[in-house]
Amino acid sequence: MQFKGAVNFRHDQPGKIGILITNLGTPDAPTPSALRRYLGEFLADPRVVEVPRPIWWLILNGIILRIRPRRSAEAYRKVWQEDGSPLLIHTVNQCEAIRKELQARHGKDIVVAYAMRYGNPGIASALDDLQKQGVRKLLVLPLYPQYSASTSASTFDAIAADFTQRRWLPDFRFVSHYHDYPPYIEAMASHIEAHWQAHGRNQKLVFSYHGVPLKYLKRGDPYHCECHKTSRLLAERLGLADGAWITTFQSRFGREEWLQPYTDATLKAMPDEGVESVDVFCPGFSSDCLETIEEINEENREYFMAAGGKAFSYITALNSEPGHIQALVSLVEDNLQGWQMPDNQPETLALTAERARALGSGV
Ligand SMILES: C=CC1=C(C)c2cc3[nH]c(cc4nc(cc5[nH]c(cc1n2)c(C)c5CCC(=O)O)C(CCC(=O)O)=C4C)c(C)c3C=C
Ligand SMILES: [Fe+2]
Ligand SMILES: [Fe+2]
Repeated sequence: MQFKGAVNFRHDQPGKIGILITNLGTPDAPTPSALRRYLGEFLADPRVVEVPRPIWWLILNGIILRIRPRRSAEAYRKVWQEDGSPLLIHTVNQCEAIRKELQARHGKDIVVAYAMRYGNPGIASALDDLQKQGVRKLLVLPLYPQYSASTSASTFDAIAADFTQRRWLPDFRFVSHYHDYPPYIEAMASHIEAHWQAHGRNQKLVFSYHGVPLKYLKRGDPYHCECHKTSRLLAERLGLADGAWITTFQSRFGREEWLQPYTDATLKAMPDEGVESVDVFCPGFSSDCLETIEEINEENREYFMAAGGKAFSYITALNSEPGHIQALVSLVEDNLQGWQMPDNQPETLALTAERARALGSGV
């Protein structure tokens, strides 16, 4: 076994700090074949679907990958932009804005890159690139505010799997969640208030989060609790009365029970219960993507209006807005505590001559 290594590394260069921002990933194109590749990788992850492997392999390859890619490609076509998938575009923009701010504060030797857990650009190629740039201290920030084994732990697995192939591991830190981080709560609250200023305010505010199977909560996943805590902190910060807001879960997949209440069923029932106008915000999505643009702002809007609703206002994700970027930069800085910034680092020992001697050659 040959481990991956930087063969011609230099001992006398101070290591850089690398920040790797990750998100879920998205297909390369809104086509059935690209969806088959993307869903094939995503849904084969045992962190995402906790069904015994041989049974799941048969269901995934025999049924799901024959039907779902075509249906999902249609949905992706509705949200696809000239430069590609919204999730990827927002992640690139967030990465650039975070890099700009961090380099302005700490100098050019802080390296910021992005990667997707599934699809492209992948985690292995981003880590190769960071290693080539001399990163010796690595902070990974998955853009999942609430921890779930299906997202945060899956990202950790991918990093750890890559590390098993590498010779020289960096110092390593991992942000597993930030669901109650005050600057993140503040950024969302200010964003919602700005939306109300511009578009007016409706009767009820729905906080809709991506769901997970109920059995994950029963097996000890803290995701459900973290979503509720984010909502409570937001409601407190916004001064909302009980009954003026609700937490719901969207994006159900398959037949088993997922976290309740479901966003679609809740919105369908609201007009009969006297709620005729809603604002909907998705605090778990750091970027707008298929699940917010198509599922919430199109599909669920239609359900609500068809059930007798009079007004449905979707509040966009934080995307690259300055308050979000400032919150993420603070989160990164808090997690870098104790690591010397590259511009403050003493030179490492100049071992070049000794290394040359050990190799039995000139420098
Ligand atoms: C099969 C089970 C799924 C689990 C569990 C799950 C958890 C989960 N997902 C997100 C965030 C996103 N999911 C997105 C798309 C998406 N999710 C699933 C399935 C599960 N997700 C599927 C099959 C898909 C693909 C679309 C489809 O075919 O319906 C996205 C959007 C990606 C994009 O390209 O825009 C995001 C983001 C979280 C946060 C989460 C658990 C907490
Ligand atoms: Fe999902
Ligand atoms: Fe969906």
